Amino acid sequence: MEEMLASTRRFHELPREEKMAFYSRDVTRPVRYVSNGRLLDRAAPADWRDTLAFHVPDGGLDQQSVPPVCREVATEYLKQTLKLKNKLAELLSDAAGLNRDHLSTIKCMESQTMACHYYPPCPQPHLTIGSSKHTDPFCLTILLQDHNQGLQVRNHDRWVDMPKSAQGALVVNVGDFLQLITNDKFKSVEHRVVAQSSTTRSSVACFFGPGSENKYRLYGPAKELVLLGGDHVEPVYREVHLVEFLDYFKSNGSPLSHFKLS
Ligand SMILES: O=C(O)CCC(=O)C(=O)O
Ligand SMILES: [Fe+2]
Repeated sequence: MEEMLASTRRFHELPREEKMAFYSRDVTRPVRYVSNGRLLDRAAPADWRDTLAFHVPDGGLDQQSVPPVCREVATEYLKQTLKLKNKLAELLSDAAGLNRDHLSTIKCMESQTMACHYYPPCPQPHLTIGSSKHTDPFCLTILLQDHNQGLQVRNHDRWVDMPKSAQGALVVNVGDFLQLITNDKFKSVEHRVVAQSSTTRSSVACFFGPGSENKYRLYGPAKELVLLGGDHVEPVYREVHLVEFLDYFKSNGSPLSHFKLS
């Protein structure tokens, strides 16, 4: 984990020309470097951060497309987080009152995207934000942070600082799509990263959602949760596929209220 953070830093601290070989705003590219990635998506403040993003295709990443400074570590880290995700899928299925294999059977966490973020010191942190407020749209996020603070979560109408991560600790976030599948049993949480004047912060977020072969598959609240034991619980959301869900997210932020059944 320390090595993953160190190689994230190593990439972002390369000379500009070397990083620019990976620069692209084309979200279909498996490996791309971008500055202020959400700038064109919606009317939000510019994010004071750079990101190296990996979208692992079905057949796995082509090693040659990964920057040499982080090739070995990133490949291993992707493998380990995939294993952890499989374990978490079992635990979360169980905790939601579903069969242990439910979330893996419905294939809602098969795709893996990794964002290696770098937040440089900001001369006027009160005028901007490291990462603007959002909920993660997929099912699950596994987040690794260095020892610099900045991440905040929304608790009612207050922003609360996440305590510094203990060494070796990961933060696991429920995303909007999992909230929909669990019919609000699990809640996605709004979060943001504040800009800092003197520290450089690195973090690595791995996101899991339905894979490309299931991007048009309809997902809705798990039937087992809305008809549990004969006690009828109303489904909160209508069925939706990932493409429609993400389209809404890109222009408007969290899609949950939009897909609510009235
Ligand atoms: O940098 C962080 O700690 C959070 C990043 C984040 O929220 C995201 O990539 O969705
Ligand atoms: Fe996030």
